[in-house]
Amino acid sequence: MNYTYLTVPQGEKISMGSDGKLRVPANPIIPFIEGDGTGPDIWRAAKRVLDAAVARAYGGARKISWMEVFAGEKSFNMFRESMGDRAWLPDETVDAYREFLVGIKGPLTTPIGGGIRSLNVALRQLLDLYVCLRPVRYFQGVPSPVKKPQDVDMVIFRENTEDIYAGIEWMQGTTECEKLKRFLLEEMKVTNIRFPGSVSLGVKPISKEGSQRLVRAAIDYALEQGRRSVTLVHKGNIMKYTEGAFKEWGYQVATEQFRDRVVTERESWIIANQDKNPTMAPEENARLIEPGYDLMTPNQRQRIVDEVQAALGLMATHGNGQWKKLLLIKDSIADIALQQVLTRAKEFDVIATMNLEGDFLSDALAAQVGGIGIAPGANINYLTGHAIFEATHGTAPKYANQDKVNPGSVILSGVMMLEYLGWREAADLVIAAIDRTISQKKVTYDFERLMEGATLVSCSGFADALIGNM
Ligand SMILES: NC(=O)C1=CN([C@@H]2O[C@H](COP(=O)(O)OP(=O)(O)OC[C@H]3O[C@@H](n4cnc5c(N)ncnc54)[C@H](OP(=O)(O)O)[C@@H]3O)[C@@H](O)[C@H]2O)C=CC1
Ligand SMILES: O=C(O)CCC(=O)C(=O)O
Ligand SMILES: [Mg+2]
Repeated sequence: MNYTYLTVPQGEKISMGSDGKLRVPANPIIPFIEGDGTGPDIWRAAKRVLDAAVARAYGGARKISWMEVFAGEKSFNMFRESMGDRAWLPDETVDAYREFLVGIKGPLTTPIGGGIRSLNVALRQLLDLYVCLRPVRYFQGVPSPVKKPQDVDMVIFRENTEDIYAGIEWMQGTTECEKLKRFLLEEMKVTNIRFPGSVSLGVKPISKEGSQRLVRAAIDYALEQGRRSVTLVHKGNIMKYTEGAFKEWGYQVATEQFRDRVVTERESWIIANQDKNPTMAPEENARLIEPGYDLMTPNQRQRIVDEVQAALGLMATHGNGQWKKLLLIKDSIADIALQQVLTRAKEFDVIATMNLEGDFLSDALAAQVGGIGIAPGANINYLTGHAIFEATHGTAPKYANQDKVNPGSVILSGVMMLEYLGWREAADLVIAAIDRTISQKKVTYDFERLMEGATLVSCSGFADALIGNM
């Protein structure tokens, strides 16, 4: 592809093989966006660390060819005259991520209320990067507000293209909002819009395809990585046909596509009861798994008995304790999940959830292991191979250009990228250097303010320390 505004460096393209595996040359071209606010500081630091790790690991036999692409404030300032509002996210930037398959980015500002819609979300949607993958693990020595941060070892699979996060909404008083409101009130006979005279409206799209490809990716990952469980987090008691459907569709994927390798939590109870007492009648088993069983109508009771009988059909493959070795699929309502990831961290492993809840969970869980300064992430389409790696946090604008903030999140996002490329040796070097540097208590302001006897280093100073420790 010919670019007008971008310069393609020497190097080769990463591609997707017909076997569904990435083909990674020794000098891949990797597009990057510097980012707004603190983006330039953390990106500069991260690039140095990643380059040093690759050089150290492969002695020059492999090298990343970085290609700068533009979005956000820098891009708008550079291209507004020729592109107008398109300068916020030029087409060529999206084209480059599409062509070169794997990229990385710094954070981009999204104004609140009016103004442009999120460029971060736009990139995910335009490239259909349907998984937002955010692993949350503890590094020994990092200050944390909880007693046992080492119990947190979770991986969030957040649906990345749907939900109210997609931004389908209309401002109160606009023609569009009035039109939708009239449709809801007059044609759909909606009666529970509390203040129809002054309401703004938004739409929450949650589809079967979107939910199932996300849950499938989470289960694939959990099986590959030998994880113990996948928890579907939802608010399906209240939003029955969106979040409730997400849960149902998730269980459907698990039980229809991974039958021999998974057990649902309720199946595990039924099978464990039967393992304990092989002559137990289905009604008795139903009574044990459903506390309100005796108060139910006959039809409701029959449904539970049917569920028990279906699970008993798995005894040959799952009975006799075999289920304990399988991947456990369970679900949790979002409000209690937010409490229990804190109070019972060990019970959570892989988490699959929708866009908004995944957003909230990512920042909350990051806090448990020391904060947003070391919270990495990736946006991935596992089918096409397209991926853009980025930190969980935003632009932290009050610290812009102070060489101050923790570059850990974008460095660890880079580590995820190296792992995605199969450059494990370089990834491991960075992780080992982070472990060593934190154990030496050389840390940026966010950790230093909570640590006894720490040495405060700048953003670039932390990168120097990591490189020195490789
Ligand atoms: N993917 C993306 O590009 C994202 C973009 N954003 C956008 O970023 C902008 C700012 O968002 P905001 O809500 O303030 O959230 P931010 O994540 O940018 O910052 C909130 C606070 O988190 C801490 N923090 C953030 N980054 C770091 C870091 N690298 N090292 C140490 N501490 C850090 C700081 O805490 P303290 O004050 O305690 O030092 C900071 O004030 C918004 O426009 C938002 O839309 C937000 C999230 C993701
Ligand atoms: O796009 C934004 O500005 C915010 C995105 C965000 O918070 C996230 O994806 O975690
Ligand atoms: Mg967020």
